[in-house]
Amino acid sequence: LDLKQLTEAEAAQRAAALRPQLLQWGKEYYENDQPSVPDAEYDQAYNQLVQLETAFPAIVTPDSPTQRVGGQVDSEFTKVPHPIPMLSLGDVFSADELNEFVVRLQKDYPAVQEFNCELKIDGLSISLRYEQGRLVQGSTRGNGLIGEDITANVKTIASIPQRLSRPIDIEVRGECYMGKDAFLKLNERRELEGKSTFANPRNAAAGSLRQLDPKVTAARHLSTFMYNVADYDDLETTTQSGLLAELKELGFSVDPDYQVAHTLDEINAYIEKYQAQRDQLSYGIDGIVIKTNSLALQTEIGHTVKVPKWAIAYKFPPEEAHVKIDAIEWT
Ligand SMILES: NC(=O)c1cnc(OC2CCCC2)nc1N
Repeated sequence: LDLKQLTEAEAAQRAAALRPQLLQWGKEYYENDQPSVPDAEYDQAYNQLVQLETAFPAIVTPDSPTQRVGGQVDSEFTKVPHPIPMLSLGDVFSADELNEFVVRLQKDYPAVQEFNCELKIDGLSISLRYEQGRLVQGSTRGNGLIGEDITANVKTIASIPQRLSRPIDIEVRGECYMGKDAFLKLNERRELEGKSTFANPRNAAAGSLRQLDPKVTAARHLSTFMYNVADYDDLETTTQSGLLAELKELGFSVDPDYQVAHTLDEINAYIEKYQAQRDQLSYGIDGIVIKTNSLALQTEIGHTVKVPKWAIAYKFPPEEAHVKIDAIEWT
């Protein structure tokens, strides 16, 4: 988008075309968790609109999506602040990019010698707060700083312990997801009821979790895998792999497929193993997460506003593409 070539009238025209599109996509995403376009496409269009309105302030309209502070978040849910932000993950899409990330990290921090490899569960992030070992609050990630209160809903999820094995104060974070079977059965039922079906398990999980009626959530067979804590001081362990073992001891559902790796070869072997097993897993994964195993080093390395600098997500090619390619080969 070359702003310098545009007149104000042309900019206004482009902005006027982008706004309804973004409002429609935003509605799909925020109100019924069924975005019809990937986040990247939404973000690109949104950023284009921001650029146009920044370059030509006179074209801004009050109803423009850029004028909603903090994005259109559900009005029905109570807001929950995350004093310790819920970070997302930086992505890489090739072995070379992954190699660059690991080599760069070890160049900047030679002490990084051990990694924890985890499956990247394709669900949505939640945070669970416990006081003296009892579940007091559940919330969504939201924008990382402010989420939605879904306490009543998380209480209906079987894999989430109402009471921990130790009476501690702790805030645990992880992924809420819908298994492939539960997803297929839900869509079959919705078809029979003449309702719209969910495009994928992640949308189904998000739509089921952000229900105002907990009874609806209860009927959706949601699952969880927990993988992080807001404050490491709550635990004895000094490593990410140890953290997962401790979360399991506390009573949480933890994905057992994690593995410590010491070299890029071991990381790549883990990736190949689970890229091959992906279709056999009972839940959707969209990649692999590689983390610095030492919690002390994670703290030292730190994070940007949005993502940790001590972890990376290696993303698989989208499953749909995978299926289509097979179909083409067979036709
Ligand atoms: N989808 C996943 O399975 C997943 C997501 N996130 C993380 O780690 C967070 C913890 C701090 C920043 C990233 N781990 C995972 N396994």
